[in-house]
Amino acid sequence: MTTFNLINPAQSDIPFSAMVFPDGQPHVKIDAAGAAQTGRKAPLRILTRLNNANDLLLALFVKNTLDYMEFEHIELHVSYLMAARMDRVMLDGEPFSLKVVAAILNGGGFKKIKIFDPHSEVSTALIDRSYAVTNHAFVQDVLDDYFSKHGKTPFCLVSPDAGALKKIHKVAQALQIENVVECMKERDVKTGALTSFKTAAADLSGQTCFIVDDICDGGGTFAGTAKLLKDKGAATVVLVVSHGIFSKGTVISEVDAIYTTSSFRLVEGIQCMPVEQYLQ
Ligand SMILES: O=P(O)(O)OC[C@H]1O[C@H](OP(=O)(O)OP(=O)(O)O)[C@H](O)[C@@H]1O
Repeated sequence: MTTFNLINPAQSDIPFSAMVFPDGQPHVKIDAAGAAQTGRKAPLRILTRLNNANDLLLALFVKNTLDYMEFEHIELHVSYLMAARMDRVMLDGEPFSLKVVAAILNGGGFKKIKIFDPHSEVSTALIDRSYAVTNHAFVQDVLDDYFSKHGKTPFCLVSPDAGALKKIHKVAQALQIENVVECMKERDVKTGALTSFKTAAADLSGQTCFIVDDICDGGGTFAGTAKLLKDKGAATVVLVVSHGIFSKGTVISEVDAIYTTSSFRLVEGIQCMPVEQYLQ
């Protein structure tokens, strides 16, 4: 499939330049001669991060330009979806942000929208013709990489909270892993404070625990979960998150190693897999 690559413009099959006007408006210029090499009926995908409002607008401006050029089958492949966590009204006086973003994307008229490991099923419920791309291949790559470097040890997959619980058994089944540990946490949506870390797991002595979740922001979820696992005897805790924001850095208490992808940004100092390989 032809890729219009907004994540890595140098690797784009159709050359373009993107810029921001002095008033803050994003803009794109597609190389017409380069675009002429691509058949108008062949499927084409716009590959992008949607980290903020300008990313969203730029993707829609590219779609509009390609519509004028009469490309017929245009998909949107999203490595990171802004507002995916705001999948409900958390508190009176706050927006249902994901619903707004979904309405904007629905106006784009894409043939299909693929989203890499969205926070919840609300994303694909609200966005027309959208599909979630699972984290299964990413988690498999992490396990392969970790065990090739450290040797095979007894291990388990860990879900840190209710949101992750829905996905952990699917990835375990897909990768034929039997050992799954379920943990819980509570977040006060008024303050963001995290409390009540708990698990029913009894003894994790000697285990390498892979905490699998969609996103790491401040890291509090994972520091709390890692402490719980270590208190139960875990030998090593590895964090595996599809989307690495790391707003408080990549040093997380009691977490021994971190894997992520470049879905939100390239993260230095930890294992950061190129997201393109998971969004084909
Ligand atoms: O790195 P942190 O700052 O701790 O944030 C990361 C956590 O936040 C999200 O869940 P959230 O707490 O929003 O809960 P939810 O699954 O109930 O939406 C996400 O799925 C992680 O579990």
